[in-house]
Amino acid sequence: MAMFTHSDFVIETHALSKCYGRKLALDQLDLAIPRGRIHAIVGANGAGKSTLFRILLGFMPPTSGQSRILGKDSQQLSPQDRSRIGFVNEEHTLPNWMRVAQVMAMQRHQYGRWNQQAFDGVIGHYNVLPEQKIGQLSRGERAGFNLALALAQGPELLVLDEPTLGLDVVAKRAFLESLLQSNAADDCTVIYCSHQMEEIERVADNLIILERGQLKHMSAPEAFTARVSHWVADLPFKGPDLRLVPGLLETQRIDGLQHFLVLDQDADFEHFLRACGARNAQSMPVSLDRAVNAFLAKHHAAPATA
Ligand SMILES: Nc1ncnc2c1ncn2[C@@H]1O[C@H](COP(=O)(O)OP(=O)(O)OP(=O)(O)O)[C@@H](O)[C@H]1O
Repeated sequence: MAMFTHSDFVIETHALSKCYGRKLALDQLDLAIPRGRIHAIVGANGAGKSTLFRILLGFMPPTSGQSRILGKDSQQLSPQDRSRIGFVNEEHTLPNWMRVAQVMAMQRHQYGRWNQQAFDGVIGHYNVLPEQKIGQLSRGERAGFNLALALAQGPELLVLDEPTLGLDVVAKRAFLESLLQSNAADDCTVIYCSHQMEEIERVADNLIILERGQLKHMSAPEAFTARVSHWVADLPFKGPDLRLVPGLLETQRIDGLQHFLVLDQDADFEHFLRACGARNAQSMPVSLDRAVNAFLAKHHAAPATA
């Protein structure tokens, strides 16, 4: 992997906006994703993830702002630039009437860096026969076939739009395993969007949170989890006015104890709870799933400002 004189960022956007009529899907987005490793993009439904991918890959122009992928303007990608990028989306769009062997032969012919071993390694996890038509494959088999094609391309960058949607547990595991192997072996940067936090926890090195077309957070997943803490308090009385609870994401009363999920609070939060009348208070770790979902839900519920 020498020879690269271009930017160390595989993705760069500057003030990138996209409006669909009155709908603002990307809002002045500034995002820079460094080369290497596995990056997960998360966000509520409609946060702009697929829109971002469509613009990055040059399928659609932005309303304003710029986006670059592998150092090239997204709107001016040459066939050679495209051959350096693998893309797998949930729609798994391939011609239904073609046979597996025919699609594979076509791709092998098209990509100079075709890696048959990578293809065989992934497709071996699925019960796909060369003579089967694409239209006959199950959803999971199609996802596996698409990933096999994308990895065999030997891409520098692999972009995955919810690729494991609808896969069974075994197929999902096989899919993630293939991803990890290719990322480790070929130094391929992977950008992955998903709603499945347990997957992200397993494979992602970097967590990117999008909300209403804006970047809200980017760090290692553990660093995000560390921003959220779960406090349990024994509050015999009514407890604090919720509007006054610092960093509140979520609260619940369970079995007479009040639970708080809070953002960016340190040990002073215990003092706050005690000042509110808590007899006992204890903080506990949270999972990534819990932390991200509470963060997204909090803002999800907020009324739209646009
Ligand atoms: N072709 C379109 N025409 C009009 N509005 C659109 C179009 N495509 C997307 N949108 C709107 O733009 C916003 C962003 O959509 P996008 O598909 O990028 O979100 P997403 O983060 O991928 O969501 P999900 O997690 O549900 O797949 C949504 O509010 C959606 O309704």
